[in-house]
Amino acid sequence: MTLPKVLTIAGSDSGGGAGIQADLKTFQELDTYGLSVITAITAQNTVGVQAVHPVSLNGLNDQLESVFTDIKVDAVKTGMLVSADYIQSISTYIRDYNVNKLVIDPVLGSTSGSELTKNEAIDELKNSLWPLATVVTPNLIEAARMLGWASINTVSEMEKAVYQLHEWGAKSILLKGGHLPGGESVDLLYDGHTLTHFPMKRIDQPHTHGTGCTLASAIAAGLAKGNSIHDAVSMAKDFVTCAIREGFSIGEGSGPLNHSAYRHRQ
Ligand SMILES: Nc1ncnc2c1ncn2[C@@H]1O[C@H](COP(=O)(O)OP(=O)(O)OP(=O)(O)O)[C@@H](O)[C@H]1O
Ligand SMILES: Cc1ncc(CO)c(N)n1
Repeated sequence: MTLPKVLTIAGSDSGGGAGIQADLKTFQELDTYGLSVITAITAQNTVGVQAVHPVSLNGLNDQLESVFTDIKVDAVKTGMLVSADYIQSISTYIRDYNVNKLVIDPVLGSTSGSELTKNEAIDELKNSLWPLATVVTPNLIEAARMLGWASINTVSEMEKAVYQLHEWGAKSILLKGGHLPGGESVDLLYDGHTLTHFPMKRIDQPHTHGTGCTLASAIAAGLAKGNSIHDAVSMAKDFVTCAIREGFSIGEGSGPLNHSAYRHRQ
């Protein structure tokens, strides 16, 4: 027996809802084999991020070397990338080992406002990793920050943003509308030819910690299984929607999703 192999390069969330923990749960639920390279350890819970401890650059490189020299991964997903030198290293491995299914979730900060990838790293991300991506999945805040815009608040502003972000060389962009005001959360996928809207009635749910990580990981699992980007995104949207519907409370703040909800759906 064999399973498609999916690698996440991301930060650890001690609360278990986002980062590496969300990614590995998602890979498992989608019948793929999950591997992990950890960029940083975050001391985090449902209330916020209390501390960030990046692993050393040597520690990062050792993990990358161990995985890539032995295991042929089918797809890679990246999350929290810490700083420009970490991004440089990761880009080198992605290029040298011909990874051709790459999902970049350009995590810049947590919902509670902690910096998870340094602002100065945006240029490195844009120049070295972005052009290698099958898809980049910014939320509205990340997209606005990377474009140098004050904010993105409407679907027509989202359309303008997705076209501009596509010019930076990724095969496709999925701009997520989870933070859009109003009753709908629309995601836009642009692959250079077709713009696809994925509209979704907003689920009234306070427990949404880790939605972005979960969506990007589900896309990576779908790609690893040989699906097209459109089919992978469509499946990933169903996966995250089921998981959000069954989000639950584990502490004082915003709780995690239920990653097994998609498997148990009717
Ligand atoms: N309340 C909701 N109802 C339905 N779908 C949602 C809701 N919130 C987020 N989503 C969906 O979840 C996915 C993640 O979107 P979002 O914009 O929240 O990402 P993010 O901000 O990167 O996530 P995170 O909160 O993990 O940082 C998108 O597909 C979005 O449409
Ligand atoms: C480790 C980590 N990665 C990503 C996010 C964004 O949800 C988070 N809160 N924590």
